[in-house]
Amino acid sequence: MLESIASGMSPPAKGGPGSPAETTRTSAGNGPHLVPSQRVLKLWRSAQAVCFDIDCTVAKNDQLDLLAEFMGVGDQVAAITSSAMDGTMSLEAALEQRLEVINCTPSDIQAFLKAHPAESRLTTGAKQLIQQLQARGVAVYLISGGFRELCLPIVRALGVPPKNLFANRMNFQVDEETGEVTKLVGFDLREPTGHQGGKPLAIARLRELFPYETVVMVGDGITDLEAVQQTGGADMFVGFGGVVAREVVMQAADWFVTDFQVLSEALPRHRVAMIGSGAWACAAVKLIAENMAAAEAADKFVSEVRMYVHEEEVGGRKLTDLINESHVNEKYMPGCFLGANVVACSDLLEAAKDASVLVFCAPHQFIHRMVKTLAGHVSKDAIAISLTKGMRVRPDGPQLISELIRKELGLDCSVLMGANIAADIAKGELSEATIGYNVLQNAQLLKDIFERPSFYTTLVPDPVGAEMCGTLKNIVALAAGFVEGMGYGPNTKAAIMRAGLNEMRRFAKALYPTVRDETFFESCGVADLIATCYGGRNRLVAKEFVAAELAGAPASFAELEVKLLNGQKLQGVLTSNEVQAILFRRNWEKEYPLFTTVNRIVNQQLPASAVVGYRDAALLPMHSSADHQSSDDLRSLALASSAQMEA
Ligand SMILES: NC(=O)C1=CN([C@@H]2O[C@H](COP(=O)(O)OP(=O)(O)OC[C@H]3O[C@@H](n4cnc5c(N)ncnc54)[C@H](O)[C@@H]3O)[C@@H](O)[C@H]2O)C=CC1
Ligand SMILES: O=C(CO)COP(=O)(O)O
Repeated sequence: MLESIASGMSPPAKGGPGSPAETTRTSAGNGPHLVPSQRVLKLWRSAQAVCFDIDCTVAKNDQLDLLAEFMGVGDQVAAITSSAMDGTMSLEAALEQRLEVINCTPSDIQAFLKAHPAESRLTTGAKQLIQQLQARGVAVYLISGGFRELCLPIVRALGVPPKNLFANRMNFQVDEETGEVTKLVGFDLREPTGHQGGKPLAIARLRELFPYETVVMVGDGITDLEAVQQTGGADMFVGFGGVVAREVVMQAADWFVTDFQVLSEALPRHRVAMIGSGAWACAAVKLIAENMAAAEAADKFVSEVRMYVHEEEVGGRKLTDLINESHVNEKYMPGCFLGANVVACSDLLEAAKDASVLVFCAPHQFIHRMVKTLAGHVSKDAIAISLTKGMRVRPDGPQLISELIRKELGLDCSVLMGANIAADIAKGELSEATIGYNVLQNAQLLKDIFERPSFYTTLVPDPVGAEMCGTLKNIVALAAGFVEGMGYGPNTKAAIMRAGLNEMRRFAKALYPTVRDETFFESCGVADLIATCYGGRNRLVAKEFVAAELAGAPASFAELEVKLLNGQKLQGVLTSNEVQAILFRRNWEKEYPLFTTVNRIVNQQLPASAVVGYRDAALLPMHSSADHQSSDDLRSLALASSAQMEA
């Protein structure tokens, strides 16, 4: 037997959790409201649950009338139905009388269902609208004064789980001698839908189970209208007149439509903006653009993806013009087709205009200025996700980039971190990422935006842990580069990576005790550490740093970044200085010997060879000679690196 959500539940306590406002709201009146007000449109767009009537709403007939016709008693039953829908006869009485006239057996019902397949009974546009709502995470229910026996095939054809159906059940009499079902003897009065006020009661039961803030009822009849007229019911009523337009319903509905397409078109579509245009921003926008351009995304997403590009000249031309002509960013990701639907904008506000999803993917030192520019110009309903690996150090302590975005823009900000070497993703090689989220519904939307056949995403409810992994692994990548530059083999590199992972985990948990150990086993943790220590830019530049030192022509990281990376930015050196400022202030330097040693090498206080002796190197007293900075100098250096971000 199918289990209904309706079964086994008691009526909701008034004003209990999840129940709507105490006051009974009457529906709009003074209709017909063929054009929705702003309030109604907002409710429709923010609905967390939508309940549809079946007969003459998602189905183009009254199912019992159709069965009556099939049984040869159509006219008699239609007259009773009409009285019920116009409110001139009680629902219970109308149901009783109709069943009495129809007087069918289960085998008559089987024959009826065969003669009238569910698909043939659906109203045009109902299935598409329901699919659209479900794709957005809106819960869809069917609440019918009709019978499960007739409605279930319709429910299945619409793609709604049978447990989301509220409807009546027929009672059949069984011959006690033969065990045969003989005749129909009424219906199960325990179902809420068998009574006047049954629809608001069904909705109240749902609200008791799930904390829906906004519930919308869509239907053609008086019993549907009741859904907004009783305490505990729906917040809004959409009258549907595509099959039968009833005067009372038309006048009282908050919004009256005769075509489901009107409701479909009124659902907002998400617009995604990419804030950044470097190597990873290009590879990531390609993934996004492919998803946005897919035919099946059209109901939910705007195809165009605007990308903020920090303007510069390339070969005497503006980079934005070049990208908009060829859809390739030849400077930061040569040869990679971003997508015909990607539009490069040099104006940050233009790029973010009307966006409901903001993807931040710029080097971390530039994010502060970007969010300051965006503040007050993004919708409060938008959500953000950060792909940026890095952190800030404020006078009052550390601040993650996602925290910065959340604080300045007031948006929920998830993170996407993982073993994601941009150039390999641009080539379509398989890669994985972790989406660290605060709000599951937002993360599910983000998964739809990023997930591709060659790009797997996993949702993890530890955004801070994921972001700390992505940030801190860049320090370990520098150490891996030093090891490679010194000519050591895999054992040494593995030893350094293990020590690095250990310090990453301890440091992340010391700063943010909610960080989970298991996050370090996701793509954002150990996998990213491996990828970056073998194939990343931090590793590469650190290796060249050692080569220059060994060749007797030392070069700073800043010089090597310019020489080797063609405008791309390293995050590891800034991050090392930022983390060191925290270690210094908290007197933790000796507890994180690898981080501390890397920082001393980066700042040319120790030779790169010290990386393999990191346990002792971190214990060495700091010199204050011209060559080696004092602890105070080191602290100023870290703070200066943070100050760069303010510039
Ligand atoms: N490249 C990669 O493989 C990966 C990078 N990441 C992270 O993604 C973030 C962004 O990195 P990429 O996209 O690779 O960038 P990138 O390092 O390739 O490029 C630098 C970007 O910064 C822009 N830029 C330069 N000066 C600027 C300014 N004053 N204001 C604003 N933008 C400016 C440049 O136009 C360019 O778009 C970083 O935090 C990085 O750690 C994460 C995973 C992989
Ligand atoms: O984060 C990265 C891969 O996941 C890339 O690291 P690099 O910035 O060192 O190239």
